[in-house]
Amino acid sequence: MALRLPAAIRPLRPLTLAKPSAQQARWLATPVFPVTQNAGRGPTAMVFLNMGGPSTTDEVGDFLSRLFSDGDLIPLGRLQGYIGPLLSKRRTPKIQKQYAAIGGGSPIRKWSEHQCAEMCKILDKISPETAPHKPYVAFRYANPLTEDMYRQMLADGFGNGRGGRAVAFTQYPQYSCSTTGSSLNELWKWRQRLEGKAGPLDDGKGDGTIKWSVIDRWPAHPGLVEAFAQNIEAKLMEYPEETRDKVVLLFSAHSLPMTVVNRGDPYPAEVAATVHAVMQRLNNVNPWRLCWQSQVGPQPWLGPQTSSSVENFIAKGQKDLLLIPIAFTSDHIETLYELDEEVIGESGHADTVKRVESLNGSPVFIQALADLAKSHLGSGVACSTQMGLRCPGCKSERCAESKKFFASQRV
Ligand SMILES: C=CC1=C(C)c2cc3[nH]c(cc4nc(cc5[nH]c(cc1n2)c(C)c5CCC(=O)O)C(CCC(=O)O)=C4C)c(C)c3C=C
Ligand code: FES
Ligand SMILES: [Fe+2]
Repeated sequence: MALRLPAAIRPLRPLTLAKPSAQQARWLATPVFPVTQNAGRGPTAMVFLNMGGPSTTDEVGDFLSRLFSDGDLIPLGRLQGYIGPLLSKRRTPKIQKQYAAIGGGSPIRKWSEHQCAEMCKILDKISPETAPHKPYVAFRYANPLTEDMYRQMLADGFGNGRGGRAVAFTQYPQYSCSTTGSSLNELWKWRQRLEGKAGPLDDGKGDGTIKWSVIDRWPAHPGLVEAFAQNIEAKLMEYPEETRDKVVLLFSAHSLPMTVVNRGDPYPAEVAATVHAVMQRLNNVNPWRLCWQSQVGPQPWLGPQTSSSVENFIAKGQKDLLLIPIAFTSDHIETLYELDEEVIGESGHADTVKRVESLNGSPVFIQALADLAKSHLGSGVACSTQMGLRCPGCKSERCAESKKFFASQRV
């Protein structure tokens, strides 16, 4: 006797699909949204972190006011709210003149948006399993601010119980608690406010649903080193062949107050790591020194200063000097004004003291960003081991909490 199965578990007749019409076939062949195309783990938000800069001279006041209010950069304790605005107000006219002299504003927004968008296009090809990659820029002191970026991500469908993966990708190759550390503390703050248990967008299901991971430092990444080396080689070609190998390479990085260095900040060692890797790639042909620029205020800063190093070398008879900005990936007042206008302009030897181009739109650099991001996305790692360790002299609760959060993410 044939066994009669209940309707619910009776095997279904195999489905035979009708052949699609020509119009349906065209529609099926058209990529709608890459998420459905590759059935991978995307979309992935790629968030570039940086300090930002004022796009116009009118934005300088707000930029400096946010910068001087940042206790991770300029710790003024309980007086931060009073002294910060006073210092920024006093400094605004001077800095406005500098931005006016470099074309009326900082090019950092233009470069960051370009670099991030181009990197995402490459990532869609080389990392289809995490595609589509959506570019975001989050600045610490200028538009687009971290808060605006986070709200945009939520509006775009990340979080709000829907999850999604986001990578915070610092655009400072070398880690300092005053730069990348500050940006991560800010990101963590807005994550708590917007997505955390008490946040207005909390869905009651848990403590935020976006999975964050961090590319927190990349001082000796081969692609970064290659991009720097190619720009240096291009500039060296402008010197006559007989003197080219004797040009002194002066790597220049933004300085740090000695209080920050002595707290145990990783930045000086990481800048040195970049310089060594670049010199190795250049076969150590030219003599070189690392010096530090852009000191602000009366307290002691890490030296030697870039400007006095140039003066002293010239006084010793060394005129062929090549300045290499090594701790920032696009142009800013420190390159366009301080180095070009002040250091080189006032050296009296603008014909032989030159500056290497910033990385800006370098395709080698953008490819390096994509390679770095691809390795990170496939690594299953939330952040570097170094990120979990606080500076020996750190007393900041913000650092403790934000590091704990990022290091505990499971991706
Ligand atoms: C790797 C880069 C930078 C480090 C490290 C850094 C540390 C640091 N900076 C200040 C104070 C100021 N920095 C200012 C501007 C500024 N800083 C950097 C980079 C680093 N800073 C850049 C690229 C810029 C210019 C931005 C642009 O042009 O787009 C300013 C404002 C300008 C001024 O008033 O001179 C201040 C102030 C401290 C105290 C610090 C370490 C603790
Ligand atoms: S200051 Fe470096 S970890 Fe807090
Ligand atoms: Fe600075």
